[in-house]
Amino acid sequence: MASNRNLLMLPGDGIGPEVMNEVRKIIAWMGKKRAVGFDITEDLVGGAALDKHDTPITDDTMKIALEADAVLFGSVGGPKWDTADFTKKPERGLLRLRKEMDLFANLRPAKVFDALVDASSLKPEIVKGLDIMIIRELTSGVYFGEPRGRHVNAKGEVEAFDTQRYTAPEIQRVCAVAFELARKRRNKVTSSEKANVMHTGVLWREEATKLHKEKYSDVKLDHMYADALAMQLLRAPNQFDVIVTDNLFGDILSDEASMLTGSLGLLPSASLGAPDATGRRKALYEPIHGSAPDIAGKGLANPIAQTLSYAMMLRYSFDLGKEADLVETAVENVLKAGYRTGDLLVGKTDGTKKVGTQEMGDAIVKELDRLV
Ligand SMILES: NC(=O)c1ccc[n+]([C@@H]2O[C@H](COP(=O)([O-])OP(=O)(O)OC[C@H]3O[C@@H](n4cnc5c(N)ncnc54)[C@H](O)[C@@H]3O)[C@@H](O)[C@H]2O)c1
Ligand SMILES: CC(C)[C@H](C(=O)O)[C@@H](O)C(=O)O
Ligand SMILES: [Mg+2]
Repeated sequence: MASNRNLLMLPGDGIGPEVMNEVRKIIAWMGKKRAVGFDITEDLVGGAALDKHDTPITDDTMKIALEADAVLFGSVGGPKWDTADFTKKPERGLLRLRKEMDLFANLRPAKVFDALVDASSLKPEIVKGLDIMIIRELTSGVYFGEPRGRHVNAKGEVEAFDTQRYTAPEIQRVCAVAFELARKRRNKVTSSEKANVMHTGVLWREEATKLHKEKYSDVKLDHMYADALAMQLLRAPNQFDVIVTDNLFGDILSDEASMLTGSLGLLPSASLGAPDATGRRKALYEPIHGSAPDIAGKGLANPIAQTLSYAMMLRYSFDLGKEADLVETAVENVLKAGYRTGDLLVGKTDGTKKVGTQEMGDAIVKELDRLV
């Protein structure tokens, strides 16, 4: 269907193409039943691009990504490319997209569906009703700081080094996203770093505090060291609303948060740039999980994280909140009805129905049909 919504779809490697196929079914449904169409370009990224083009992302693909209204990304990487030259690793394709699209704000919501309280690694009374938003800085910090590399040092030892680096504006712009979002939620931001041991942590705390005082004093702001936050996430996760943190801590804390919800296979994300003069932001949507080589090709992957990433795209890039709600409700209802991919078959499983990737995708589409 012709539309003015340009979407670049990058399924990637491992389970990426498998879970993306389930989203295609929902896209087709949206076109037919809600007249929501996209002009879709599909391309290679990660190991798939490396195999064909000897690079994890080509300049041509980058150009399409920079011009697209949104990028829907699957996952990259896998053992086949573990020994690839560092600059050509599949993951570099994703990092280049984030950096060149300037997607500095990575929104990683973690919600516990009522139907899944027993699938969590924690006791139901600790996770019930959980709804937190981790905002991860995505284009700076130790992922991109210079110098980095390896050499033989003066003692003749092999030495590797990365640099954690942040500028004040980089910290302020991601904290501003956190404060803005908190105002639409429960009005609380927890900023996390290690100001007790890192210069970047000290600057992070200063800038978050300064911005809060200047523009967001109506929002409650706390500071918590990242190690303590990792502990508090397991002890009493419901104390949090919005968490804002750096690139590396955000990566780790969001994987940890996924287990509060039951599975890494459930968590979506939105990576957003700054709005331009017309209010349009560059954006990429992807699950927080990877290519899951241990289950790839077996039809076992949970397509929910990819599906909810698509829902975030509808909401944040296309202002289609009603359609996003529909997709989220359909997911919630199939879980309520007992559908479970293997990753969710923990805790109490009576009354549940074990399904594969495609059956889960079909169940979501069927539920969408029932809802409208
Ligand atoms: N955004 C990305 O593309 C991304 C994110 C994380 C890891 N990776 C890459 O993926 C590869 C594998 O990394 P890893 O094993 O550390 O992390 P992973 O997220 O791929 O898998 C971790 C565990 O979670 C399970 N899992 C993940 N997604 C699932 C889903 N949708 N349904 C059911 N189970 C799921 C896997 O089976 C595995 O046991 C590496 O090359 C890594 O760099 C890519
Ligand atoms: C694949 C890798 C580059 C990526 C990261 O470390 O950011 C992943 O773990 C993620 O969480 O998106
Ligand atoms: Mg990660």
